[in-house]
Amino acid sequence: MTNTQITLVQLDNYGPWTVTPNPRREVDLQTLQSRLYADLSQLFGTRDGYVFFTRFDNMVAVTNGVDAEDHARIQESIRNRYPVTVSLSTATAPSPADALAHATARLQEEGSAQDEDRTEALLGAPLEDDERTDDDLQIAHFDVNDATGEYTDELDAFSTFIHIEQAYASLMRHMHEEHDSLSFFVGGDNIIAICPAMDAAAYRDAIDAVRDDTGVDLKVGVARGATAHDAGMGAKHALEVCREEGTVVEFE
Ligand SMILES: Nc1nc2c(ncn2[C@@H]2O[C@H](COP(=O)(O)OP(=O)(O)OP(=O)(O)O)[C@@H](O)[C@H]2O)c(=O)[nH]1
Repeated sequence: MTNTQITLVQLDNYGPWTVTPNPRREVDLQTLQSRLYADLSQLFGTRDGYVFFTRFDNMVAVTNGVDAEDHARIQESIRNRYPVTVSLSTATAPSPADALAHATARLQEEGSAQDEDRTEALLGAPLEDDERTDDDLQIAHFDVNDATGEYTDELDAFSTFIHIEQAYASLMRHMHEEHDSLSFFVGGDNIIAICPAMDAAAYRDAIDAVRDDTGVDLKVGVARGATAHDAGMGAKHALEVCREEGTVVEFE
């Protein structure tokens, strides 16, 4: 079994802020959003967590090993450096999809994303050390087979982007609907999925489903770990084995 700790990061009352007193320049919003993501990635990352940018106004972090005090410090650090604040809601479950659903529901109960009075909510109880194990997380690192030869060096850049995004859309939906997993595009042709305990046959099914749906061929490395960094690094090593052996699914 896995025990995934997810933290939903939500910008407080950001929609109104983007148009107050007048619509703000789009380049400034894009710069703010990408810098905020970079800082959160580093803040959670130094504690071995991962953050995924998803919609930028809402981000999803995998935070096994990041405790309550860490969350409070991260929230404070953002408040001190940005014109916006963040709410953080944490939940834990064997299923990553359930953990995020619980974290979301708790934040929604506290107030709307556009409620002026809901600022810097800090919700949920991160795992205590004695509740954690070395294989609480299962992470899968998917990659498009020979994306460079098939797409990047062959098609115009926008057509390549469409192929990769279609594969991502197909995989994220399949992994969520069939396996309670949360999959995130992380750049290039790479997708990282936070999974419950899934076996090799389930990953083969996912790869077949994406090929049937979009014609894009994937491979995947999978590993377990106590933190996102541990499991994620193991998954990268397993993916290297796929490359060396020409296989499509490898477990560390
Ligand atoms: N975020 C992230 N991106 C990566 C990683 N490895 C590769 N990429 C991205 O993926 C792009 C393609 O690189 P590869 O996946 O190595 O190349 P490929 O042509 O698909 O070749 P094979 O994966 O060996 O089939 C790179 O330009 C990067 O943008 C990784 O570990 N993390």
